[in-house]
Amino acid sequence: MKILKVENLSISFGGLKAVDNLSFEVEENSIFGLIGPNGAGKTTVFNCISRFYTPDEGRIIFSPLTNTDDGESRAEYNLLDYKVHEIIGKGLSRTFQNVLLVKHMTVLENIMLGEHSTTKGGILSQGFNLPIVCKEEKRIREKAFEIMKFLGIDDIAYQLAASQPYGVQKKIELGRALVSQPRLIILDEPAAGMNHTETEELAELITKIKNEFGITILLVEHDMGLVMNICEEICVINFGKKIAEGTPEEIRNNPVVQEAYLGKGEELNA
Ligand SMILES: Nc1ncnc2c1ncn2[C@@H]1O[C@H](COP(=O)(O)OP(=O)(O)OP(=O)(O)O)[C@@H](O)[C@H]1O
Repeated sequence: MKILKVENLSISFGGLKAVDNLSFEVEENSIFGLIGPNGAGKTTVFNCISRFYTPDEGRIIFSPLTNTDDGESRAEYNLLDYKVHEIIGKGLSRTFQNVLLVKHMTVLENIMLGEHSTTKGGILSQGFNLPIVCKEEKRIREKAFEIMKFLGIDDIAYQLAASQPYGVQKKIELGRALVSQPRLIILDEPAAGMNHTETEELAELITKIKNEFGITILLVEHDMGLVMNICEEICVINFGKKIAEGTPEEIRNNPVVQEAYLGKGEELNA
């Protein structure tokens, strides 16, 4: 079952076609990698999926399982029909290339922020602290603690996010993406700025998120060791176009992919 279908996506900035008629499909409960040399268009694709950008052409179909009164059913959303703040409520969350935390808030508060955009209480009920808000707040707090425990950062819940080392701040950002209980998480260069040991720990964590929460992962990453190690399927783009798709082994041995990386003076094999 495909949880995400990107169909004939194109977007230009001025005269530059950053993404050019790109299509790929992501299998549910898998780790899918989108790779390509510098400036290939990867972040632009992510920004279209998470609706920071509106593409000129194409469709993005998201088909998550959703909870209903009768159990679970499968929804189908054309993401282009929704605004950026509506996307989380549909079961899709993301992290960013650069850590974006509210530095003067605690670790707990930062993680809880990830769920506040989907809360049920409106502005008036929040202002008056109505019971629905208190109940909702308690639920989010409990969920945040569960996530922090999973990430091994529950012992620093009440410390300021700003005072944490970089690797921990990355985990807090991951926690914020997890707390809304998404079906799909898109991770934009999660290993950027990490050392080898931190990257290995991250690889384990991402695989654990998939296995324990049943969440599908879509990953953009420069660290080829991480990509080849954890992704089941990889799509390679260059100049906004797909140049290859396959398993890590197929991608590693693909001469077109090797040439694209060498042409930009980058390393494919880690
Ligand atoms: N908002 C924008 N306005 C103008 N040009 C943009 C914008 N966003 C991206 N671009 C251009 O589109 C192209 C693709 O950029 P993008 O950041 O998506 O590449 P990338 O594959 O993520 O690169 P990197 O690996 O270096 O992060 C680049 O040439 C970039 O300069």
